[in-house]
Amino acid sequence: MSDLRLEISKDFAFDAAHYFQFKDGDHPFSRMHGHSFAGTVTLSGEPAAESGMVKDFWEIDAEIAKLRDQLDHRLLNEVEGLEHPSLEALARWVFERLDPVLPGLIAVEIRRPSCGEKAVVRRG
Ligand SMILES: Nc1nc2c(c(=O)[nH]1)N=C([C@H](O)[C@H](O)COP(=O)(O)OP(=O)(O)OP(=O)(O)O)CN2
Ligand SMILES: [Zn+2]
Repeated sequence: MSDLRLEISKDFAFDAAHYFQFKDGDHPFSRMHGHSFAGTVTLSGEPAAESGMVKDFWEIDAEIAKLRDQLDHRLLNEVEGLEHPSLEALARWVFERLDPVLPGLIAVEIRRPSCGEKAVVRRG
């Protein structure tokens, strides 16, 4: 049993606008536009004896909700730390903010389901 690792994941979603300044002139990416984003937060650990849970999903959801509030229906370029709001930057931004408050955090994935694109930040 000792070589088995237990992981739990919680999904979330938000809608937001962004633009990229690195593209020239009238490039579609340089114009403000919106996406529906999805994310997954993954923790690893041993279930506590008294609850059988690695971490109560409600507690994970409460931490995600605080960040979601800073992203949902926002212009991401205006969010501190997201001046270049790629999927890569979003995944790192979420990981860095959840890491201090969610012990056992091992990965944050941010996806754009409409086009099958994603970025993952993983510990290690
Ligand atoms: N490595 C990355 N490449 C690109 C990113 C990124 O975050 N990381 N982002 C973009 C832009 O956001 C671009 O707007 C994505 O466009 P596209 O893939 O064409 O997706 P849609 O506009 O079709 O998405 P919908 O949400 O379906 O409208 C480009 N590259
Ligand atoms: Zn975009």
